[in-house]
Amino acid sequence: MTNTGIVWKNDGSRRRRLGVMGGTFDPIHHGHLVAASEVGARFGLDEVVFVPTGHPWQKADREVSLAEDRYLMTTIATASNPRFSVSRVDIDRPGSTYTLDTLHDIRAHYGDDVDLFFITGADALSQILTWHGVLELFELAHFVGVSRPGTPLGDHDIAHLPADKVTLMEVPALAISSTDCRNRVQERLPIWYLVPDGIVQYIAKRGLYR
Ligand SMILES: Nc1ncnc2c1ncn2[C@@H]1O[C@H](COP(=O)(O)OP(=O)(O)OP(=O)(O)O)[C@@H](O)[C@H]1O
Ligand SMILES: O=C(O)c1ccc[n+]([C@@H]2O[C@H](COP(=O)([O-])O)[C@@H](O)[C@H]2O)c1
Repeated sequence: MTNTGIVWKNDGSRRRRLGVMGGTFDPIHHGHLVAASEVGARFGLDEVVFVPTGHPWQKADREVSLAEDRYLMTTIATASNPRFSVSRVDIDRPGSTYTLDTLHDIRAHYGDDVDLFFITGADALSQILTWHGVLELFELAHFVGVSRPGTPLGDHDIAHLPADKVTLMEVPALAISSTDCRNRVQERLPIWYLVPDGIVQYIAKRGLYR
């Protein structure tokens, strides 16, 4: 498989291409959705599966909303896109969430007949060497690091990663973070248009981030 190349099967059909967008999604915002959409278009992905984390061990020092709330928000935000879906693999697996397990579980669910593309922001990609079982990760998926305002990412930043397993991609810059959305709710500031409308309403209904 080349970076973006289509892989053809012996019967003339092409292998399915599946994006995997992992995140804490507390809450999901338009930065996540644009990243998934852009990578989907560039790599010709058949589907992007959003995978909310169960227990994000690198965020253990902060309070994270209930997994069911984050799962439901992710479902609401992605519902209108026929190529987006949501997986419970990370929230249903006990213990710390490792992408190694995510990719094994997704592979087990979708079968060997798909190529996996793990989508991450520049900030997350720059930390990937600290991830559990990082060397095996590159055998399981191609990693696509999207640009993110505030975290410049260039070729020299990924020089230590296997070149044929990582692609950097510029996406329209949306200076939105979940942290900022939570802070805005806390301060009674609007989050309209930073997150999908249904997420504004879900946060209000459940009284999140107050
Ligand atoms: N505005 C954005 N543009 C591009 N990528 C993003 C953006 N926001 C988040 N991402 C990427 O989406 C993935 C999931 O992000 P996550 O759920 O941690 O959101 P976050 O906004 O970074 O959250 P927090 O502010 O709580 O740390 C990560 O790989 C992250 O880098
Ligand atoms: O596998 C790991 O050790 C690991 C460490 C940190 C983050 N990740 C994954 O990176 C994705 C984005 O994480 P986060 O914490 O920025 O929401 C999410 O799918 C996490 O499970 C994975």
